[in-house]
Amino acid sequence: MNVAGIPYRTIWLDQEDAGVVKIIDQRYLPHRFIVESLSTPDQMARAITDMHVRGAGLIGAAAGFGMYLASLTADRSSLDSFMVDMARSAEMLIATRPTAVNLSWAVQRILDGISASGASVEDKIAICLDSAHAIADEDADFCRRIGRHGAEIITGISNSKAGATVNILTHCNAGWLAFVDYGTATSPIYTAFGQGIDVHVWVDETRPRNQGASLTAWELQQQGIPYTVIVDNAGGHLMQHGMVDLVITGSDRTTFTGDVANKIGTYLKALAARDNGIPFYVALPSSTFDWTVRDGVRDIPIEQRDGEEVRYIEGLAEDRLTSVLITPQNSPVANYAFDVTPARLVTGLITERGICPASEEGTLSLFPEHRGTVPQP
Ligand SMILES: CSC[C@@H](O)[C@@H](O)C(=O)COP(=O)(O)O
Repeated sequence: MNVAGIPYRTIWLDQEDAGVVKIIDQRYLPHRFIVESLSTPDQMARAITDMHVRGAGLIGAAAGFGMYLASLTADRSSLDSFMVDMARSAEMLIATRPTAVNLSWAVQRILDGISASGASVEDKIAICLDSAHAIADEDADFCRRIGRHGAEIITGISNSKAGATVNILTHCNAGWLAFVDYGTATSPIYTAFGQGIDVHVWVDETRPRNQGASLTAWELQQQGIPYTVIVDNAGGHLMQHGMVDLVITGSDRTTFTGDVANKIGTYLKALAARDNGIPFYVALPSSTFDWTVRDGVRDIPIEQRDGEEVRYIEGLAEDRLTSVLITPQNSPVANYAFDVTPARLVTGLITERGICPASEEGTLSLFPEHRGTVPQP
């Protein structure tokens, strides 16, 4: 997407130095636009853990490039020692964040690639780079397709309102900053807006890290899309008063049965949407499906992050990025980063292949290659 008229992806290989991966350091947005250079797998792991890069699709792509950086620094004395180092880096990268399945999916894809082929260390390094690029390109392409499919839902609502503004509520940031390009929840909005549909977005601020207030709001502002930031608890009130036509969120892991893990608070929005008869869609690329988990509430691991994210709130004060304590000193806090919305509350899943019901039959009808391998009840 464009930033001040210049096209950017969220991650890319430095054109002058093939040993350097560039990222937009999202900790500084919306106040500063800072590009960071990474040249080791440890730096990439730190960038994922500390959320310089975040969002399910982007941390998958980042893990892919992290594996490429690992291949450059791995022991080259023999194929065996190279693979031992690669397995160690894979483990380190996968451990950075547990809920988004895209991360382990990307790492495993690269490990499988270099296990299956590459006669020399140089061949295997080339496979790592090609795979990292393929994961990133595929992510951007799938998000673009999600936009096309999801825009049909927005167009349908616009038609039913005789062209009046379609009000869409979203939670956290499932925009292009959470992916390589376009995003998932925002991609249909970008497409519909580009087609001339009158849209307005309610942006949940999304405590504790406020990815809605800082990142989604910034993205929408850059693209000129009308939006309003709301506190996390406002959505139910807006829904009761007919001010929300549609909810679209992203996902960090979706079971093949349609349960959706996403940023903490998503479940409450889905409950409010159901109570008010408002469609609740989840947009995700196929890399976000977990084809091994049947019961998301029981079996999806939920990341718990540092309590300082709850105790403090970050922002700009007198042109300086500042962190402010909002609880009593050392207050006990809990920081669950994600929750799971059961399939029964999800109207549909918007994927790169189209829209399906959030159910085992729905996902398997769009992705029939997984029939026969998913666990039985
Ligand atoms: C990538 S879209 C789905 C999610 O990743 C997004 O909504 C979200 O929860 C991001 O979480 P984050 O903790 O910022 O990585």
